[in-house]
Amino acid sequence: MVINDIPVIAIDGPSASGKGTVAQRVAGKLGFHYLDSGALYRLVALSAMRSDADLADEHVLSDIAARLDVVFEDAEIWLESENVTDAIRAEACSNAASRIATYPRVRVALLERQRAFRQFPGLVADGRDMGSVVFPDAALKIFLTASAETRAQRRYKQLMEKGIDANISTLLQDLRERDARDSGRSVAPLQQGEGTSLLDTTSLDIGQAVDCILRQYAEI
Ligand SMILES: Nc1ncnc2c1ncn2[C@@H]1O[C@H](COP(=O)(O)OP(=O)(O)OP(=O)(O)O)[C@@H](O)[C@H]1O
Ligand SMILES: Nc1ccn([C@H]2C[C@H](O)[C@@H](COP(=O)(O)O)O2)c(=O)n1
Repeated sequence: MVINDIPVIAIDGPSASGKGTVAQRVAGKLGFHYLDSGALYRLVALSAMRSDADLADEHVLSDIAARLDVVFEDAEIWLESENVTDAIRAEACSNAASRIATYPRVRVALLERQRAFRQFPGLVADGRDMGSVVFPDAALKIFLTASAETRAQRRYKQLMEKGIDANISTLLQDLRERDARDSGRSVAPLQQGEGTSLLDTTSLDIGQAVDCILRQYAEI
């Protein structure tokens, strides 16, 4: 089979919109592979912070991105043989990842690594530019979103369940800042591109969102 014949479902959307949760479930239902592209930007951020790299130095950061020694194994992520599944979700890492993601050289350095996830029988990929840049020929492109208030509530609940203290208004402010940075950057900004279906989950539960995507995929 030629690589471009392997189907891709691209799910893009803002922070805490539920992309990861929904994409993983859709992949599970279809028996497809799953790519969490945001994790790659987070890994570059973690690696850079750990080596005290200058987060404003695009060349150093793209070098880190190109050399990332990472293994994705089921739901676990390993960086240089260390399990960093939780470490990359820390708020400092989220913010650094969003800043680092504005650099074109970093994005180019991660491009082929993301495309390598396209394997038989198919791939569900989530991020900000899955449908626009990484897999422009995706079979189905979804823009998954929810109101900022709903996303902040969901993130709050998610953190509380993990025993991490949080504050709703701070979370809401952080989400808005990240939204503005991810949507306002000049390279591969988060946007609902042409041929992309909008899925607003503000009043949908996870199961309803998953079913909606599976239905759309079945109708192609
Ligand atoms: N439709 C929904 N209804 C209720 N809760 C949801 C829904 N979708 C996702 N959630 C919950 O919202 C939280 C955030 O979801 P998730 O981590 O998948 O978002 P994300 O878009 O991948 O975030 P990020 O971009 O920050 O990685 C999770 O706790 C998830 O279970
Ligand atoms: N395809 C992608 C995926 C992620 N990013 C950036 C923007 C986010 O703020 C950051 C972390 O992503 P998340 O784990 O929240 O999905 O990485 C991007 O620019 N492009």
